[in-house]
Amino acid sequence: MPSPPPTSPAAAAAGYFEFRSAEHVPETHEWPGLHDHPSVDAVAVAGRDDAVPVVDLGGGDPAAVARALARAAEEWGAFLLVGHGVPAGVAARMEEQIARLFALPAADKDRAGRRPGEMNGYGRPPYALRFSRLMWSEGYTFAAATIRDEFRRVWLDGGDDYLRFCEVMEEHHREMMALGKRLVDVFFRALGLTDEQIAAGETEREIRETLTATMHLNLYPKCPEPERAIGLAAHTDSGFFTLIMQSPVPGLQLLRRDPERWVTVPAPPGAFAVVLGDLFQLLTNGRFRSAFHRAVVNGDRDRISVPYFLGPPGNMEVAPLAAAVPPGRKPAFRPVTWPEYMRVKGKASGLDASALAMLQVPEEGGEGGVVPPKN
Ligand SMILES: C=C1C[C@]23C[C@@]1(O)CC[C@H]2[C@@]12CCC[C@@](C)(C(=O)O1)[C@H]2[C@@H]3C(=O)O
Ligand SMILES: O=C(O)CCC(=O)C(=O)O
Ligand SMILES: [Fe+2]
Repeated sequence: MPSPPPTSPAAAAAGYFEFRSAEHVPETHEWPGLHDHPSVDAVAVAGRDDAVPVVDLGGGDPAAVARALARAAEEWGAFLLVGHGVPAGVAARMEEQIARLFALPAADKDRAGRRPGEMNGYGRPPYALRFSRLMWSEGYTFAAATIRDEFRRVWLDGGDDYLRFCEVMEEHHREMMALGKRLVDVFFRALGLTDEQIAAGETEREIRETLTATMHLNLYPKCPEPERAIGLAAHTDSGFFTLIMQSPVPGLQLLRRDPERWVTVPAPPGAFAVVLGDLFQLLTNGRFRSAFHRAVVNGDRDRISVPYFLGPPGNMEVAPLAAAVPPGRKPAFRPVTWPEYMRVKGKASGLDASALAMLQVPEEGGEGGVVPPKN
């Protein structure tokens, strides 16, 4: 079946076409193997707990919150975050502005098309280049620190539409950065650090205070044949952790094992999904794990998601925290910067090997064994 024609040169380079007029999923966007593992709802049934953990930051006993977080981070590498105090209006304003951005004429989005080797811009996320098939989504990536410069590429006149868009993105950035910093301390507590150790620890302070943020806007248009297409193919995020704002339309799925199945994360209004990344697994010496996840599409409704990727600055060497390494043992991973990790991950995907496993330091007289099997 022929694909509908791309709407512009950058759209063609990005692999996009006019989703709105598609009556079928064309071959270019059809993914084999999507149903190799069943998709299940997030519920606990006899003998199997598929209920995605919920962490409530609001007002409970801090030790109990830290315990809930530790369990979620160890067993799932992901959870739903509630009681975070971010006003509901932020998500509503984000949805409105993102829908407006993606509804702009292709020529406006074209100007911001991501060029090869660049991180920022409109287009396919970096890992998409590994696949021969295209995903059922439009995306826009930008460093949260450069919102005003970035979006002058789209709105050349810098007028009211541009200003309103930037204000809303900046509001989200402020809220997410403050929440991310709070959450970092709860993660430290979940690792067993006391409040005094968290306050006095130089590495802990550096991690919290130098956090960098990248935002990625995803639009998953409703799809005429949702079971044949994928919104975002399965992957792990590479940074520390990702705060995901999502429309009240489920789509995010987490891979669970024994038996392998995709658990659909609920999307209650106001909750953020949190997904741990590879560098957090390394930082916690393998105790907290990154989550293999994907986004499926919906037959009736568009879905928007905004992952807010938190990680170290590019020049920071990330190494296992002393608090996470058992007494008398050596760290399980060698130190690595985020850009270096991305290069290792790029090579590892070519070799069909796990990037984290390539950074593992073999235990004296043992084999390590903190990296789960490659997905
Ligand atoms: C900070 C980043 C995380 C990310 C790579 C990026 O530089 C910007 C886009 C992010 C994203 C979004 C879609 C999935 C993903 C794997 C990708 O290719 O681009 C993630 C990257 C990541 O977490 O490694
Ligand atoms: O859409 C989602 O819920 C997940 C998005 C995601 O995983 C990503 O952009 O890295
Ligand atoms: Fe992701």
